[in-house]
Amino acid sequence: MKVTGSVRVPGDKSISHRALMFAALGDGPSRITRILDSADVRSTAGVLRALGADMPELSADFVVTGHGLRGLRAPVRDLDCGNSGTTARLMAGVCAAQPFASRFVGDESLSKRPMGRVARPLSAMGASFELSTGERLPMVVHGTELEKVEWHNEKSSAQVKSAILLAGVCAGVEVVVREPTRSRDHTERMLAARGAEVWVNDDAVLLWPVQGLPALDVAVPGDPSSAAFFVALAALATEGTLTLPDVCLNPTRTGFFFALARMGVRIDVDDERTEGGETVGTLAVSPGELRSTEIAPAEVPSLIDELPMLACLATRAEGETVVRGAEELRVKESDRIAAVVGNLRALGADADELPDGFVVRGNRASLKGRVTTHGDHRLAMAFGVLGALPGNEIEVDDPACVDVSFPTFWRDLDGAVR
Ligand SMILES: O=C(O)C1=C[C@@H](OP(=O)(O)O)[C@@H](O)[C@H](O)C1
Ligand SMILES: C=C(OP(=O)(O)O)C(=O)O
Repeated sequence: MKVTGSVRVPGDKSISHRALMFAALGDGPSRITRILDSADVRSTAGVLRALGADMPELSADFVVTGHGLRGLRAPVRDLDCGNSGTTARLMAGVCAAQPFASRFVGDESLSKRPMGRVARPLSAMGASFELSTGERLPMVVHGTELEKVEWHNEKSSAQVKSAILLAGVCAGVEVVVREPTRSRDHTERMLAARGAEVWVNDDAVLLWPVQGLPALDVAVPGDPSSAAFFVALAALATEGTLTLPDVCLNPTRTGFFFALARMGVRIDVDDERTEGGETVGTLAVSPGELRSTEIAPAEVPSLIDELPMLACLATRAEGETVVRGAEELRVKESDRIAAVVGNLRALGADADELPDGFVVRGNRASLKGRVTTHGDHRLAMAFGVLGALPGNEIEVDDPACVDVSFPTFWRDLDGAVR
């Protein structure tokens, strides 16, 4: 298989959600360019709209006029977060600081995901929560005047950290969040860019009280988690080079690229620069002889969403690839440990579940069969890449679920393979 050309991956999903939230909470007009127009980001736009924000339809270049930290209104309908954990958890932080109650709902997958992780710290700040059985959605957040908090997160989670930071911002109180390993830090960077005083070190973030957020234009960089699928495609090829321009290379997001370099893939970075507080660059990826690797627990936050792709790639690597410390995968859009390993085994690969990860033994056997995605976009794309390899015959049961994060995925995949 030969890869060729250039794939411009869509805007970063984490930054897109946050760009909408910060614009809606800002003072005046913020211009947003290259936002990811996908189902998850549309969920955040819809929730903000239901809270009275001035939120136009998403497009490649548009303006959101914010009405400040006190500008939201009591919602007249449920806040529908669709499939998006980031929407539900970050907006819970915003709503915890509002003088009204909000009811959060989501699709079948999101309704199985744990919300106690945000309810606990936000309750410690003074908000109260009604959660459904098993700390799930539907969830009612009773907002109030919040108090400052110092919260120790047992597991690293950018969604929990960001919920607490957003609650602190909206309430104008100090917050400290500690976590074992630093999770993605886009919220901290976007706050600092708006003049907030945020102090960070390896395992803690301190936000001093803010009085308001100035409006700020955002140009959303390419999503490294979407780029990962094409980096993997190039890694699996036998010849060619694939170029991926303007990818966000924030160090809290680049774990997959480091893991692939260890596995023998050549990844060159060109035109590296800082844009809007984020490192951005062009990746040029060429195939290599793949060898296995081990992912240590401390690496997991930097490649959490890329682990389904890594598991698929490991079927073609010499040796045993082992991932530990990734039990969080069990509470994503699907149980990604059970779903990835179950599908790999059904296709004929050699893989086993671990309680907190998986083992894949590469043997380069041809993989054939139908993949059950459980509606999980990352599974559809990971197996889509594996299915592009000559000799493999893989059918994905729900190809349309990629709309959550990467609507043009299948077209881009077709265009990159010769
Ligand atoms: O904050 C974010 O934008 C995200 C954080 C991660 O989740 P956790 O915070 O649950 O680890 C990640 O898996 C998700 O896709 C997006
Ligand atoms: C886990 C993901 O997103 P979220 O938690 O926002 O649903 C993801 O995109 O892989």
